[in-house]
Amino acid sequence: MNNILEARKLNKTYDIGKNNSQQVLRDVDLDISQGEFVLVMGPSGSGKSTLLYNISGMDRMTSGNVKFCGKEIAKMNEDELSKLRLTMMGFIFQQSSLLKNLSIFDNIILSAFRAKEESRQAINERATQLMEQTGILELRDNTITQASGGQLQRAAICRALINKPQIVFGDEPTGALNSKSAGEVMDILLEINQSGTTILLVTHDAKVAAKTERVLFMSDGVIAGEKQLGKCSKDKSDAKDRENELTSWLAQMGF
Ligand SMILES: Nc1ncnc2c1ncn2[C@@H]1O[C@H](COP(=O)(O)OP(=O)(O)OP(=O)(O)O)[C@@H](O)[C@H]1O
Repeated sequence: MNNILEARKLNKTYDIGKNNSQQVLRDVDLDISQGEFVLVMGPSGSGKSTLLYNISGMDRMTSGNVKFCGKEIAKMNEDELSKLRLTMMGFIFQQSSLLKNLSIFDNIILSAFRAKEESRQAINERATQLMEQTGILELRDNTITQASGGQLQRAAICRALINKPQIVFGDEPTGALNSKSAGEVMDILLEINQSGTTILLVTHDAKVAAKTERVLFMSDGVIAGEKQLGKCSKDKSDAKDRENELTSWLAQMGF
Protein backbone atom coordinates (compact mmCIF):
# COMPACT_ATOMS: atom_id res chain seq x y z
CA MET A 1 0.00 0.00 0.00
CA ASN A 2 1.15 3.58 -0.69
CA ASN A 3 2.57 5.62 2.14
CA ILE A 4 0.72 8.85 2.69
CA LEU A 5 3.28 10.00 5.24
CA GLU A 6 6.93 9.14 5.78
CA ALA A 7 9.03 10.57 8.61
CA ARG A 8 12.77 9.92 8.74
CA LYS A 9 15.11 10.80 11.60
CA LEU A 10 12.62 13.34 12.87
CA ASN A 11 14.03 15.40 15.74
CA LYS A 12 12.41 18.16 17.74
CA THR A 13 14.17 20.20 20.39
CA TYR A 14 12.37 22.98 22.23
CA ASP A 15 14.33 26.00 23.39
CA ILE A 16 13.39 26.71 26.96
CA GLY A 17 14.59 30.11 28.08
CA LYS A 18 18.21 31.22 27.80
CA ASN A 19 20.79 28.51 27.05
CA ASN A 20 18.36 25.72 27.84
CA SER A 21 16.71 23.19 25.54
CA GLN A 22 14.83 19.90 25.68
CA GLN A 23 14.99 17.25 22.99
CA VAL A 24 11.51 15.76 22.72
CA LEU A 25 11.63 13.71 19.49
CA ARG A 26 14.69 11.56 18.80
CA ASP A 27 15.34 10.24 15.30
CA VAL A 28 11.74 9.11 14.83
CA ASP A 29 11.05 7.03 11.70
CA LEU A 30 7.39 6.50 10.83
CA ASP A 31 5.46 5.33 7.77
CA ILE A 32 1.69 5.71 7.54
CA SER A 33 -0.12 3.95 4.70
CA GLN A 34 -3.05 5.39 2.82
CA GLY A 35 -6.25 4.38 4.60
CA GLU A 36 -4.67 3.31 7.90
CA PHE A 37 -6.13 4.12 11.33
CA VAL A 38 -3.12 4.74 13.55
CA LEU A 39 -3.07 5.55 17.22
CA VAL A 40 -0.31 6.94 19.41
CA MET A 41 -0.17 6.12 23.13
CA GLY A 42 2.49 6.57 25.78
CA PRO A 43 3.25 8.28 29.08
CA SER A 44 2.56 11.95 29.61
CA GLY A 45 5.45 14.01 28.26
CA SER A 46 6.74 11.23 25.97
CA GLY A 47 6.27 13.43 22.89
CA LYS A 48 2.95 12.24 21.38
CA SER A 49 1.48 15.68 20.67
CA THR A 50 4.87 16.95 19.53
CA LEU A 51 5.01 14.10 17.02
CA LEU A 52 1.54 14.97 15.72
CA TYR A 53 2.38 18.69 15.40
CA ASN A 54 5.66 18.00 13.59
CA ILE A 55 4.39 15.43 11.09
CA SER A 56 1.40 17.63 10.24
CA GLY A 57 3.42 20.80 9.67
CA MET A 58 1.74 22.58 12.58
CA ASP A 59 5.20 23.04 14.06
CA ARG A 60 8.65 23.07 12.50
CA MET A 61 10.88 20.06 13.10
CA THR A 62 14.44 20.72 14.29
CA SER A 63 15.91 18.20 11.84
CA GLY A 64 14.88 15.22 9.76
CA ASN A 65 12.54 14.72 6.88
CA VAL A 66 8.75 14.35 6.65
CA LYS A 67 7.09 13.62 3.32
CA PHE A 68 3.34 14.05 3.06
CA CYS A 69 1.83 12.77 -0.20
CA GLY A 70 5.38 12.84 -1.60
CA LYS A 71 6.05 16.49 -0.63
CA GLU A 72 8.75 17.43 1.86
CA ILE A 73 7.07 19.62 4.41
CA ALA A 74 10.30 21.09 5.81
CA LYS A 75 10.91 22.71 2.43
CA MET A 76 7.54 24.47 2.36
CA ASN A 77 7.10 28.11 3.32
CA GLU A 78 4.36 29.19 5.73
CA ASP A 79 1.81 29.88 2.96
CA GLU A 80 2.38 26.48 1.34
CA LEU A 81 2.12 24.75 4.71
CA SER A 82 -1.03 26.59 5.60
CA LYS A 83 -2.61 25.60 2.23
CA LEU A 84 -1.54 21.99 2.76
CA ARG A 85 -3.13 21.90 6.22
CA LEU A 86 -6.28 23.59 4.98
CA THR A 87 -6.91 21.43 1.93
CA MET A 88 -5.32 18.06 2.64
CA MET A 89 -5.43 17.65 6.41
CA GLY A 90 -8.18 17.78 9.02
CA PHE A 91 -7.63 18.42 12.73
CA ILE A 92 -9.64 17.55 15.83
CA PHE A 93 -8.52 18.58 19.31
CA GLN A 94 -9.69 17.81 22.84
CA GLN A 95 -11.76 21.00 22.91
CA SER A 96 -13.76 21.55 19.74
CA SER A 97 -12.68 25.24 19.60
CA LEU A 98 -15.65 26.25 17.46
CA LEU A 99 -16.38 29.97 17.19
CA LYS A 100 -18.97 31.30 19.63
CA ASN A 101 -20.62 33.87 17.40
CA LEU A 102 -21.30 31.54 14.45
CA SER A 103 -23.92 28.83 14.05
CA ILE A 104 -22.64 25.26 14.09
CA PHE A 105 -23.30 25.02 10.34
CA ASP A 106 -21.27 28.17 9.64
CA ASN A 107 -18.44 26.88 11.84
CA ILE A 108 -18.35 23.72 9.73
CA ILE A 109 -18.26 25.47 6.36
CA LEU A 110 -15.82 28.26 7.28
CA SER A 111 -12.64 26.51 6.16
CA ALA A 112 -14.27 25.46 2.87
CA PHE A 113 -14.71 29.16 2.09
CA ARG A 114 -11.10 29.81 2.98
CA ALA A 115 -10.03 26.99 0.65
CA LYS A 116 -12.04 28.55 -2.22
CA GLU A 117 -12.16 25.25 -4.12
CA GLU A 118 -15.89 24.58 -4.35
CA SER A 119 -19.14 26.43 -5.05
CA ARG A 120 -21.31 27.61 -2.16
CA GLN A 121 -23.92 25.03 -3.13
CA ALA A 122 -21.43 22.13 -3.12
CA ILE A 123 -20.08 23.27 0.27
CA ASN A 124 -23.58 23.51 1.75
CA GLU A 125 -24.50 20.08 0.42
CA ARG A 126 -21.35 18.51 1.81
CA ALA A 127 -21.80 20.14 5.24
CA THR A 128 -25.41 18.94 5.36
CA GLN A 129 -24.37 15.41 4.41
CA LEU A 130 -21.61 15.40 7.08
CA MET A 131 -23.99 16.70 9.77
CA GLU A 132 -26.47 14.01 8.80
CA GLN A 133 -23.78 11.31 8.90
CA THR A 134 -22.65 12.41 12.38
CA GLY A 135 -26.21 12.78 13.69
CA ILE A 136 -26.24 16.53 14.38
CA LEU A 137 -28.30 17.92 11.49
CA GLU A 138 -30.92 19.26 13.87
CA LEU A 139 -28.24 21.53 15.40
CA ARG A 140 -27.61 23.31 12.10
CA ASP A 141 -28.68 26.76 13.29
CA ASN A 142 -27.66 26.37 16.94
CA THR A 143 -24.71 28.19 18.44
CA ILE A 144 -22.10 26.23 20.36
CA THR A 145 -23.72 27.05 23.70
CA GLN A 146 -26.75 25.07 22.54
CA ALA A 147 -24.94 21.74 22.07
CA SER A 148 -23.38 19.07 24.31
CA GLY A 149 -19.67 18.24 24.39
CA GLY A 150 -20.24 15.11 22.30
CA GLN A 151 -22.29 17.06 19.75
CA LEU A 152 -19.56 19.72 19.54
CA GLN A 153 -16.95 17.06 18.85
CA ARG A 154 -19.16 15.69 16.07
CA ALA A 155 -19.32 19.23 14.66
CA ALA A 156 -15.51 19.40 14.94
CA ILE A 157 -15.32 16.16 12.93
CA CYS A 158 -17.57 17.70 10.24
CA ARG A 159 -15.33 20.78 10.21
CA ALA A 160 -12.22 18.59 9.90
CA LEU A 161 -13.78 16.73 6.94
CA ILE A 162 -15.33 19.61 5.02
CA ASN A 163 -12.38 19.99 2.63
CA LYS A 164 -12.15 16.21 1.99
CA PRO A 165 -8.74 15.82 3.63
CA GLN A 166 -6.35 12.98 2.86
CA ILE A 167 -5.67 12.53 6.57
CA VAL A 168 -7.32 13.51 9.85
CA PHE A 169 -5.14 14.17 12.90
CA GLY A 170 -6.73 14.07 16.35
CA ASP A 171 -5.11 15.07 19.63
CA GLU A 172 -7.19 13.50 22.42
CA PRO A 173 -10.43 14.06 20.47
CA THR A 174 -12.42 12.09 23.04
CA GLY A 175 -10.46 13.28 26.07
CA ALA A 176 -13.18 15.63 27.37
CA LEU A 177 -16.10 13.25 26.72
CA ASN A 178 -17.86 10.68 28.90
CA SER A 179 -17.33 7.09 27.80
CA LYS A 180 -20.67 6.83 25.93
CA SER A 181 -19.97 9.96 23.85
CA ALA A 182 -16.35 8.90 23.38
CA GLY A 183 -17.54 5.54 21.99
CA GLU A 184 -19.97 7.28 19.64
CA VAL A 185 -17.31 9.69 18.37
CA MET A 186 -14.93 6.76 17.81
CA ASP A 187 -17.63 4.91 15.85
CA ILE A 188 -17.99 7.95 13.58
CA LEU A 189 -14.22 8.11 13.10
CA LEU A 190 -14.18 4.38 12.28
CA GLU A 191 -16.87 4.91 9.65
CA ILE A 192 -14.88 7.78 8.14
CA ASN A 193 -11.75 5.63 8.09
CA GLN A 194 -13.69 2.77 6.50
CA SER A 195 -14.67 5.08 3.69
CA GLY A 196 -10.99 5.71 2.94
CA THR A 197 -9.69 8.62 5.04
CA THR A 198 -6.42 7.97 6.86
CA ILE A 199 -6.59 8.85 10.58
CA LEU A 200 -3.91 9.36 13.22
CA LEU A 201 -5.00 9.96 16.81
CA VAL A 202 -3.23 10.54 20.10
CA THR A 203 -5.03 9.22 23.17
CA HIS A 204 -4.57 7.97 26.72
CA ASP A 205 -7.71 5.83 26.52
CA ALA A 206 -7.13 2.11 25.84
CA LYS A 207 -10.82 1.58 25.04
CA VAL A 208 -10.57 4.23 22.30
CA ALA A 209 -7.22 2.87 21.13
CA ALA A 210 -8.56 -0.70 20.85
CA LYS A 211 -10.88 0.40 18.03
CA THR A 212 -7.96 1.40 15.81
CA GLU A 213 -5.83 -0.71 13.53
CA ARG A 214 -2.28 -0.02 14.64
CA VAL A 215 -1.07 1.35 17.97
CA LEU A 216 2.30 3.05 18.40
CA PHE A 217 3.83 3.29 21.86
CA MET A 218 5.95 6.39 22.48
CA SER A 219 8.45 6.58 25.27
CA ASP A 220 10.94 9.36 25.87
CA GLY A 221 10.75 10.73 22.33
CA VAL A 222 11.01 7.46 20.40
CA ILE A 223 8.49 4.97 19.06
CA ALA A 224 9.40 2.16 21.42
CA GLY A 225 7.01 -0.39 19.93
CA GLU A 226 3.92 -0.94 17.85
CA LYS A 227 1.00 -3.32 17.89
CA GLN A 228 -1.07 -4.36 14.88
CA LEU A 229 -4.66 -4.94 15.95
CA GLY A 230 -6.09 -5.21 12.43
CA LYS A 231 -9.20 -3.41 11.19
CA CYS A 232 -11.97 -3.14 13.77
CA SER A 233 -15.15 -4.92 12.71
CA LYS A 234 -18.44 -3.05 12.57
CA ASP A 235 -20.36 -5.48 14.76
CA LYS A 236 -18.07 -4.76 17.78
CA SER A 237 -18.38 -8.37 19.00
CA ASP A 238 -14.62 -8.55 19.53
CA ALA A 239 -14.30 -5.17 21.31
CA LYS A 240 -13.40 -6.66 24.72
CA ASP A 241 -10.86 -9.07 23.18
CA ARG A 242 -9.16 -6.21 21.32
CA GLU A 243 -9.02 -4.12 24.47
CA ASN A 244 -7.56 -7.02 26.48
CA GLU A 245 -4.98 -7.73 23.77
CA LEU A 246 -3.97 -4.07 23.74
CA THR A 247 -3.79 -3.60 27.52
CA SER A 248 -1.66 -6.72 27.97
CA TRP A 249 0.73 -5.48 25.25
CA LEU A 250 0.86 -2.03 26.90
CA ALA A 251 1.70 -3.74 30.19
CA GLN A 252 4.56 -5.58 28.46
CA MET A 253 5.75 -2.20 27.19
CA GLY A 254 5.82 -1.05 30.83
CA PHE A 255 2.78 1.25 30.57
N1 LIG B 1 6.06 24.55 22.96
C1 LIG B 1 6.81 23.91 23.86
N2 LIG B 1 7.90 24.51 24.41
C2 LIG B 1 8.67 23.86 25.29
N3 LIG B 1 8.46 22.60 25.71
C3 LIG B 1 7.39 21.96 25.20
C4 LIG B 1 6.52 22.57 24.26
N4 LIG B 1 5.57 21.68 23.92
C5 LIG B 1 5.83 20.57 24.63
N5 LIG B 1 6.92 20.73 25.41
C6 LIG B 1 7.51 19.71 26.29
O1 LIG B 1 7.82 18.59 25.49
C7 LIG B 1 7.55 17.38 26.22
C8 LIG B 1 6.61 16.50 25.42
O2 LIG B 1 5.36 17.17 25.33
P1 LIG B 1 4.13 16.55 24.52
O3 LIG B 1 2.97 17.45 24.73
O4 LIG B 1 4.55 16.27 23.15
O5 LIG B 1 3.94 15.17 25.29
P2 LIG B 1 2.69 14.19 25.31
O6 LIG B 1 3.25 12.81 25.27
O7 LIG B 1 1.72 14.57 24.26
O8 LIG B 1 2.11 14.49 26.75
P3 LIG B 1 0.59 14.45 27.30
O9 LIG B 1 0.17 13.02 27.21
O10 LIG B 1 0.72 14.91 28.73
O11 LIG B 1 -0.23 15.37 26.46
C9 LIG B 1 7.02 17.81 27.58
O12 LIG B 1 8.08 17.78 28.51
C10 LIG B 1 6.55 19.22 27.33
O13 LIG B 1 6.65 19.99 28.51
